[in-house]
Amino acid sequence: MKIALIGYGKMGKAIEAIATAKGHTVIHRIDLNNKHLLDKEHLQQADVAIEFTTPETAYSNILKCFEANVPVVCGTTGWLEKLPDVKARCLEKHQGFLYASNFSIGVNIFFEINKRLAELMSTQPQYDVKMEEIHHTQKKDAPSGTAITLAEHILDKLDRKAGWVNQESSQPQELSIISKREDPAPGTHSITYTSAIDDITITHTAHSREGFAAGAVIAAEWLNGKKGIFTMKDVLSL
Ligand SMILES: NC(=O)c1ccc[n+]([C@@H]2O[C@H](COP(=O)([O-])OP(=O)(O)OC[C@H]3O[C@@H](n4cnc5c(N)ncnc54)[C@H](O)[C@@H]3O)[C@@H](O)[C@H]2O)c1
Ligand SMILES: O=C(O)C1=N[C@H](C(=O)O)CCC1
Repeated sequence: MKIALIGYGKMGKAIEAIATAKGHTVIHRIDLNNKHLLDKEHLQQADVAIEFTTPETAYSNILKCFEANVPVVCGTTGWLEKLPDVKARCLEKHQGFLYASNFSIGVNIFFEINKRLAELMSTQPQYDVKMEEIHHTQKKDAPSGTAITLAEHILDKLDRKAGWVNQESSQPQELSIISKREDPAPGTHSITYTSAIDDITITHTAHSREGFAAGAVIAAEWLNGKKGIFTMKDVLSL
């Protein structure tokens, strides 16, 4: 498979190592120093584009892939207010698009555990819930995209929570997400339910970026040749 990497930072490099080891060819490594490669002529040479850049640039990069008729896997976080627009354009232009706030297989299993726990807690109002996420200090967005996904899953199930806030909160209807930034943390997410009697905490801890990168390559292999809008639930049949 021929891959165009859009964004050649920490994730772009980790993805290249895994894709190459699996026998794929990275034909473009597009970053700030060679942005002229982000055009139809170059992108259309790839079977799939994998986009890991910044909250400010993901949206226009994805649209460029649609123009070039190349399916795109996107892992950039912090731009999701534009996701409905991207989905509409994807369908309108008959393109392939797969977004995940977290490509790690372990985190995608953790998402399902979080949903089930929230479902069980929906009838146990004596438990309050809060979340903590820890990432490296270079991370631009807070809370993490993964924390937002986890929070949305909890809000879907728990009627007693009306929304999330990115701070400690004493308002019972607010789901508090605490963001910590310390090196070298690749990504830790914990959800804690607390009652007067006990606590239940579930935690996912990434030991490196390998899980994110491996998941992104699996997603690209899966998306190759497909049209439509997909998530890791489709890839992993969860
Ligand atoms: N979904 C996941 O599983 C997952 C995992 C890790 C990181 N992320 C997200 O991926 C994104 C990138 O993370 P990272 O750790 O690689 O960051 P990084 O800062 O190491 O790399 C980003 C790269 O994008 C480049 N870039 C900026 N604007 C660009 C543009 N217009 N075109 C091409 N390249 C451009 C930068 O020069 C930089 O090299 C972040 O949003 C992060 O939150 C997602
Ligand atoms: O390193 C990052 O940045 C990460 N971003 C994603 C997020 O915001 O959830 C996934 C974890 C690592």
